[in-house]
Amino acid sequence: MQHVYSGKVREIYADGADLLLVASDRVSVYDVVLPTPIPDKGALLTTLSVWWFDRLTDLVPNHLISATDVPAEFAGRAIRCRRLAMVPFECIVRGYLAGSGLAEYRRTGAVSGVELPDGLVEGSRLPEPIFTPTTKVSDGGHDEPATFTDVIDAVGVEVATQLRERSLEIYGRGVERAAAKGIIVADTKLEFGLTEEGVVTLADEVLTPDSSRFWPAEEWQPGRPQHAFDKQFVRDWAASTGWNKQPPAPELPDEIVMLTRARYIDAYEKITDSVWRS
Ligand SMILES: N#Cc1c(N)ncnc1-c1cnn(CCN2CCOCC2)c1
Repeated sequence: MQHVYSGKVREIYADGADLLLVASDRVSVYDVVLPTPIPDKGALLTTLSVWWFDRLTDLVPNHLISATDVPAEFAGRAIRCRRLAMVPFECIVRGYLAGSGLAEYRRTGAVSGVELPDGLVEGSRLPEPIFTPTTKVSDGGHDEPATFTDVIDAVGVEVATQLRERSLEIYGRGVERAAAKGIIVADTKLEFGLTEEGVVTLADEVLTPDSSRFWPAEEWQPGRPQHAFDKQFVRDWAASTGWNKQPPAPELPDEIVMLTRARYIDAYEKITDSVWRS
């Protein structure tokens, strides 16, 4: 098994012809990984992602091979997946204005080349969901907005069109399911790859609180930063300590850890209509 990729909260290993996507119990806020793990977070988000993969196959094939055929040390929080030729864009769909999309809108009145109406504020719901891809710049650090034309130039119009259409459809499924449970999916980040046969295939993770902004619907109030369904306890506690949002982050008290774990379980149980195995 060879280590291939490290993210803030996930690792990718090569295992023969396959890959292993391993989710940790780490949590990050303001792009800083906290020193205190959230027990079961990796397993909860992996299980939620697999739940979505299984329910999106009518829209798009995916890279999942197995959620059980993984090394014992990663049991429950890893998937074995098919190695793809990854599309060099993060396929982001936004239904609401937040984060980098809000910043870009304030600068330009558009997001990834998609013009938006005047007068939108933080947390505004958009007239309709928009496809706003980003690309990792060479320094591997931050993401740059990419227009649909940039995607066409990179992968051709047929694949670019499929990326946009599948991304919008997948986001729509997530929005519909979550709304019935009182959760707003404000945006989501999807990744796709191509098989040797050139088939556009859903990769990475899908519609998790790490790849998406989950907001409690009853607390939605445009004009201010929205409460995160999963990380708000961490954010509020961190703010109460006077932490400057720069590394190293402070250790979390047990109470905040357990409240946050309960939020991940709540999101999982609401979306999947099931009870989390403890
Ligand atoms: N999934 C998957 C996958 C696959 N099925 N086949 C080949 N490679 C990958 C792969 C390699 N790295 N990543 C994560 C890269 N992303 C970069 C942007 O940030 C988030 C992570 C995915």
